[in-house]
Amino acid sequence: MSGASAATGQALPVAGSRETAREVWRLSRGHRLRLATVGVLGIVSTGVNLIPPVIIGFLVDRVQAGTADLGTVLTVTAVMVLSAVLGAVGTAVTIVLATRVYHTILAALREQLVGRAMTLPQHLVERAGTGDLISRTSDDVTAVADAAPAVIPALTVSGFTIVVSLGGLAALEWPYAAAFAVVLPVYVLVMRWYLRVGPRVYGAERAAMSARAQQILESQRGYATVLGLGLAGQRHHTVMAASWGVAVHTLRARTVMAMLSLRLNLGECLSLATVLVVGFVLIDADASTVGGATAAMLIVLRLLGPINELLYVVDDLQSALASLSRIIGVATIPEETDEPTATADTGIAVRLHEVAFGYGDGPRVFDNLTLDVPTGQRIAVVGASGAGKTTLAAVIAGIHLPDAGTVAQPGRTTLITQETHVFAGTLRDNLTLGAPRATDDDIHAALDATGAAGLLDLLPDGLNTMIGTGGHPLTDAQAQQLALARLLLADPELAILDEATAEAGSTHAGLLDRAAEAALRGRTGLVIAHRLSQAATCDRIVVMEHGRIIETGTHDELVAAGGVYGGLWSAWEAGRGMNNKPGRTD
Ligand SMILES: Nc1ncnc2c1ncn2[C@@H]1O[C@H](COP(=O)(O)OP(=O)(O)OP(=O)(O)O)[C@@H](O)[C@H]1O
Repeated sequence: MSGASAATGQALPVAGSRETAREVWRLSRGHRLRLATVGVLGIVSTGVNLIPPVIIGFLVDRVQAGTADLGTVLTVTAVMVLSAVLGAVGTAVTIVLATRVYHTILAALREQLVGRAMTLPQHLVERAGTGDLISRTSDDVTAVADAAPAVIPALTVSGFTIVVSLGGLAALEWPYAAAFAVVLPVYVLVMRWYLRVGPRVYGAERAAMSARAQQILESQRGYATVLGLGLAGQRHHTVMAASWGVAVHTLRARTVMAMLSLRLNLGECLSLATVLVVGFVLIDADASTVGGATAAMLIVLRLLGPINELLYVVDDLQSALASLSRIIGVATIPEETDEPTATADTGIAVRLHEVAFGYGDGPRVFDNLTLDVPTGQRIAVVGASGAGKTTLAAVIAGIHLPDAGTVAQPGRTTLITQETHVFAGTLRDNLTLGAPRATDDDIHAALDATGAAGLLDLLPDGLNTMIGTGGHPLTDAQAQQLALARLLLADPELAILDEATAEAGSTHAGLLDRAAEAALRGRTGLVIAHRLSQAATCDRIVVMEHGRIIETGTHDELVAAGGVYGGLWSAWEAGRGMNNKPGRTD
């Protein structure tokens, strides 16, 4: 059994930078040799790219000394061409290898995210809003994937170019490296400013996107209600406000980008001016040659591009990192333990103790609710619309966490509501969702038990027929039968049916009642009963009114007591012209 206690935070978690780095490092296992190759190749190819500036410096000195001839020029040209070709090939291979590792790790992360998203405790998703989860599995994954073309060359080629060029410059013409080092703090300041401002701006942009996704989703889901209540204008306004929020935050992000560009131009200007002045002083003092100054200037010029590129992609990098930490935040949510909190030896399967629950900041649906469901018993919950029956079912199923009190229920619990989702896939896939090891014999037995075996004759490919979106259409009653057969295969300890057979219409009511009966047999059951005939077959009936349990007992006891249930039953019998209590079939 799993326990649930009072709710705490709201949004789905976001991983911190350490946790993100740790997870990426863990996922890189198996690719580390490739990563090492990327490192070695990157250093070698950027090292080769240092040859042209150095050899041009050499040529300048030879020309100035009057010792350059055609052979010198041809040799210099040949070396330049060769180094350019080698550098280009090395760079290309580095980028390809790094891209492959990047996408392989991202694919593993995406798989982990989707796997975790499918098994997240529902109360977490409900509290954060489905839009947040959808935005992470779509927008954020796309943002990390889309960053690859900019981030990979910057992190590999530009990063290596900066390190190798600065090292080369220090080794060949150290005074110029020292002069350039004087300007480096400007770049460090720019980077620090950007790292301080960037994550905040990009994080806000992503959060605004999540909020917009949530609003759009809610408008789509509640389409019928929106139309029915004439709320189209209001929903339009809400979605527009959320979209405007995205526009404002995107504009802020782009403004920060423009400010970055301005600061980088300033850094570039300072670098070139400093090296030029130092070159002039050194040559004037015979401490350097014109060739040396030329080589140094060319190396510094080659450095500026990668430095700018790296700082420019700090933008993409920040954005990708913001998304990555949101993905890892969900992918690494620890599994909840299914530790029993109401022990089997007490004979109690479900125990609610002084439970209080209200939606958001709204009024409490119930307060101080206490209920025990003995193991193996079938309890019906009845009451007027709005009494709190569905909310009670959701709290017991763990979809909503109580605001106060404790809920204990078996870890293996299945809730079936009127809204049955048929997944796009084969009939077999749909049936074995909760029981992946079920054999075809098990499936046939479950279909037989729920009276759905005839469905196989109607489907062109039997269990292999594609159903769900784009597949063979199913009626509501058939979808409900499948849900009950799925429950039977999953074989949970506790089955909660929330008016699971209510929508079928009178022609299918009996059929679905029998299917529900089969699905509940041999396990603890909680039935939110729409038809009193279904409640009457249960071991005990709980009558709810305004979030309180006002009566509880067997059907006969409650009818004999002549209370609320007795009145409801008389009205039901009169309406149906029935005089016999329906019997259980087990
Ligand atoms: N998602 C929600 N957000 C806010 N309030 C809600 C939500 N769902 C239900 N409520 C409110 O909680 C109270 C109990 O509703 P609930 O659906 O649990 O009652 P019910 O007995 O199952 O009613 P019905 O038989 O009509 O389904 C009602 O006042 C309802 O308006």
